[in-house]
Amino acid sequence: MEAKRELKLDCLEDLDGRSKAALTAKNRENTNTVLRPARTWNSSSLTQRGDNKNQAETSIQKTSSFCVKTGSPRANSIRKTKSLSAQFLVNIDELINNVTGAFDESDTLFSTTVSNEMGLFLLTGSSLRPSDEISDVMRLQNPCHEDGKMGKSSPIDEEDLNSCSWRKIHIGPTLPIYLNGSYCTTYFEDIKCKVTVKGKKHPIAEKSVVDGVTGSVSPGEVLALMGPSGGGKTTLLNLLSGRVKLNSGTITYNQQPYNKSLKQRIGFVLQDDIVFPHLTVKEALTYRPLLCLPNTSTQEQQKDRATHVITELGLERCEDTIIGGPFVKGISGSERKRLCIGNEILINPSLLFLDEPTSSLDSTTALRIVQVLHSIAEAGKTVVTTIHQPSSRLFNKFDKLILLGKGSSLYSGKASEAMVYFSSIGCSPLIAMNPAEFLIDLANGNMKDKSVPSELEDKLLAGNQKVEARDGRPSPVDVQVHEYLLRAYEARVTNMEETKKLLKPTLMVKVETEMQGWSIPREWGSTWCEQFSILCRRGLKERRHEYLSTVRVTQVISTAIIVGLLWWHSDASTPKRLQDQKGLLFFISVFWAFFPILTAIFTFPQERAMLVKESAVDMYRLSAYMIARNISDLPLDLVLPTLFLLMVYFMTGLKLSFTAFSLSLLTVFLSIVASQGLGLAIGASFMDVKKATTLASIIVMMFMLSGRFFIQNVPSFMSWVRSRLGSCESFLIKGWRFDWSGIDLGAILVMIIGYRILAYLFLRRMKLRQ
Ligand SMILES: Nc1ncnc2c1ncn2[C@@H]1O[C@H](COP(=O)(O)OP(=O)(O)OP(=O)(O)O)[C@@H](O)[C@H]1O
Repeated sequence: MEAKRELKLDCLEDLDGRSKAALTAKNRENTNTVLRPARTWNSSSLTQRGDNKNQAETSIQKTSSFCVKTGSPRANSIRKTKSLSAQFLVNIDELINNVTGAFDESDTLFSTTVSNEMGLFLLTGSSLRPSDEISDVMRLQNPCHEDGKMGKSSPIDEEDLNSCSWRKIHIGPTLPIYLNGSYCTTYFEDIKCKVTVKGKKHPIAEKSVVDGVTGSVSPGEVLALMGPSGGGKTTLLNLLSGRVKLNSGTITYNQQPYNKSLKQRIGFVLQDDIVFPHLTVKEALTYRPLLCLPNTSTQEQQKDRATHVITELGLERCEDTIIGGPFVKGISGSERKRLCIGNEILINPSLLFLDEPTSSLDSTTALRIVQVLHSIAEAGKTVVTTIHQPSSRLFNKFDKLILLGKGSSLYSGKASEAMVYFSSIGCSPLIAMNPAEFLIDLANGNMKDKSVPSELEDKLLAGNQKVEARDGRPSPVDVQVHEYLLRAYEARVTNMEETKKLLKPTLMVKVETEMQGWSIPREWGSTWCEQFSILCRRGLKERRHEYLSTVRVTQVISTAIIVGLLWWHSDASTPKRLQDQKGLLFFISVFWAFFPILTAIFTFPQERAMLVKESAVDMYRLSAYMIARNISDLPLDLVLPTLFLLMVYFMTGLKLSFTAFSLSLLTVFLSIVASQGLGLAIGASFMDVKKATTLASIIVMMFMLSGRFFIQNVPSFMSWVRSRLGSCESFLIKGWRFDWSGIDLGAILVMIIGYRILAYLFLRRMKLRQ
């Protein structure tokens, strides 16, 4: 049926030089609406002074127009001619929202091809799906691709994706989360984050890392945080995900502030994500759902889910390969990134945050990763990702964009409109350029090969400053450019009141219906016993390689051989020989005290990152982790000492009786477990390997010296320090009676449990939420 809609597009120009375009629609039913070029408007004309004399005088005529056609060609056009020096600003959001209101989305055709190279903006054809937002339809195909071609994004995208093995992600439904950022308007306050830095001149100075950022992202959307290095992307991501506390401003998730029940609905993929290097891909992906998913699903279902995600992410080929790390060769970088994303998908988060998921990947692989993110968003999740410098193909895949420069927002809105916005404030590329590169240049204050708004140019000329790129250091030009972009953005935002009014009710309606069941109290995915059992199994698998590594086994066996040979068939027949045997027993007890302390010290500092990450999403209780960590280590702790003692005991000719051997093994074993507890407590108290090692060496030395081997007559004021461990050796020597008292046993048991309780308390005190 032919359209009966009548759209009016009026252009109003106020005295500020701002234009407002208003569209009104009549007869919204059964309408075919086409927006296509009809009239020409000259938006900019400027003189560019550049180093290149051929470009010294560049006159850019930007021509853009659109008319709205409804059924029979009937259109009004927008016309705007303005010198850039007067900051021509098209309020894109207002325009789009008015258009959104005007169109019946069910059968609207909207044309959007934009050409920018010659300053020509054209809007031509792509069809609107019923559910498409007008903004999606208006997605401006990148005007200046890397290859310099104009128009719709390359079909290579599709080819690439078709050629790759993965399919669309099928993820279960979750509660949709609408994330509202804030800005200093009536709705929102500024998001601000300051850090304290120690400088030479000013001992403690405050540095603003994120300053007044606004934005919103909804389920189904992918929001990209872009900006130069140090621009504040990661900090903003951490703020949005609740991992870092705000200094001021508000962030609401479905109109509610961050709360504990949100933790389990948020997935976070770090830039260098932490994974257990000795687990295989399949093992890593199996433990996560077992720990996190609710008890309502069976273990089989959870395992199936892991298998499913492996298939979806194209990880089948490496599912039995160990992940690897700096010293262990494992899966590739891309596989690792996909594994980390899969790890988060498995718990079916409503909100997924990713810190530079495409860094150090080639453009095709990066595109695949972004396609995966799109699939996740299409499944109703909200995806927020930082991205450093995406290719133009990648850039076109994002729904929303926040461009950060020195922590401030220079653009926030639909990614497809970023180029139009910057063009509207007088900043356009003068040569074919990847839009992401262009935006990063702007955020860095680099105006080379870009048109300079006359207002900015005047300022630069007044300050006798040339527009040229500086390497790294902020120059006066960078500062001026940053200031200009900041003010232009603020001016844009203050003009967005209408847009916000349009957006707010939509969110409110959705939120009201979805919020039922939102504030469910925190629930653990699995019971304490299940957590304990899963963590035990995971710990055993992860650490068996470390405990039974060739280096360790070689170290223990060679020490045993050396000791065995030195004390070969020793006896206690004379006082001198007895002294030798005492020396042997002293060495065994010191060796098996030092060794476990020094290895246990590394445990928590090394696992801290993983512990923080997993605690941040309440994956398990700390008590379950702590007990599992100790219990799963026990069998591994027994292997090497048993081997050592078997060799040394018989080589050195100690008392040949089963009881004596068993008791000596028990003594060594208890001493190892107690020493480990001490190491764990020291490690947990400092969380710093250097400091912990220093303290450990002092404590071990104290125990060693007080062990009655080196000194028998300790001054009375130091007698408290004397360890009773030194008395434990007598049962091992032929002819000596077993003199272990209950106090000795009690003391060692107190140490075993006490040190561990201390370690647990230190861990609890540690800030697991960054
Ligand atoms: N805790 C902190 N203490 C001191 N400075 C900090 C702290 N956190 C962030 N910064 C500083 O804030 C700025 C922004 O850091 P952030 O990591 O957010 O940047 P980024 O955009 O993610 O950078 P990159 O792309 O290089 O990862 C940097 O200059 C950084 O040095």
